[in-house]
Amino acid sequence: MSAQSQSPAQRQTPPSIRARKGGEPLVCLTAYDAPTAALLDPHCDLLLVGDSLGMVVHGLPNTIGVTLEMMILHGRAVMRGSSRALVAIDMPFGSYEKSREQAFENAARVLAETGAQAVKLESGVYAGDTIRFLAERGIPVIGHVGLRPQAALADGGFKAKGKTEAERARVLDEARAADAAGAFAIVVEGVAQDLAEEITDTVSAPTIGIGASARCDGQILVTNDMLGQTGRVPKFVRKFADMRALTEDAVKAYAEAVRARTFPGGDHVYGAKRG
Ligand SMILES: Nc1nc(=O)c2c([nH]1)NC[C@@H]1CN(c3ccc(C(=O)N[C@@H](CCC(=O)O)C(=O)O)cc3)CN21
Ligand SMILES: CC(C)C(=O)C(=O)O
Ligand SMILES: [Mg+2]
Repeated sequence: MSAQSQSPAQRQTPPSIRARKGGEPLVCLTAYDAPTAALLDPHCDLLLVGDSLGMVVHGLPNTIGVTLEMMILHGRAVMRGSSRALVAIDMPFGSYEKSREQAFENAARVLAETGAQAVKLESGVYAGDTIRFLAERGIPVIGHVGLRPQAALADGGFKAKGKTEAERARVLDEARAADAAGAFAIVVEGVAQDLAEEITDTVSAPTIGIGASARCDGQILVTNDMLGQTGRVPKFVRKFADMRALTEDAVKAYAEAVRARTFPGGDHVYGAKRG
């Protein structure tokens, strides 16, 4: 192949992600904007445009008020900023639960309007039907079981799952349903290690854990949490940086410099044309 006809490195695909079951851990993070996506893209297998953007970017108290339009706008930005990772987009609350036809129409719109490779939906056992309907019609789907943030109203908050035997069995059923329906990966959130292990060993799709121990086929975190940009974070977050402190220090230094008239200095001013 000549240099001119070489296309840029291909993105990860649903099959390339699925093939990682039991192999090298899948590295996944959330992204909501183009410049951040560009920084994450070289290091990640999958970028998720999570509906957590409602809380992290838009200041909502939970993910219930997130709309399809918000997901599409941020999804387009993340696609522009990335070139290697698979980009998956969360289906927001209310956009897929009513019927499999509703789910198909909205998921098809998300993929067509963003160019992303896949959608993710929070999948109770009932959603097996929906996932199969989409997967059979060419829409790659990621399931999401265990702690399902869109169920926070019903659950009375963000509660870890699988603490009772009945709940353990239900989460395992959710994972089995998504797997049997053809999900090419399954996010497992907020469950103890032994349950994560059982799910990972039971399903054929790779599991992507968040607050679900290292016994998953990959990991994901909300990027702003692991960068230390958010305030209170869930117990399962490790802060790999302290961006709040860095930002506070920078803003304080800027405010002081403006008040002291040391910024802008000579280097930051345009020269006037004279005579
Ligand atoms: N910034 C951010 N990070 C996230 O991980 C995240 C969001 N937003 N928004 C959507 C959901 C909500 N998530 C959350 C939010 C809070 C907890 C939390 O505080 N959990 C308690 C345990 C609660 C219990 O089991 O009773 C904890 O201490 O971790 C967990 C998941 C995960 N997702
Ligand atoms: C944390 C991940 C799994 C998510 O669903 C989100 O960011 O919305
Ligand atoms: Mg989500």
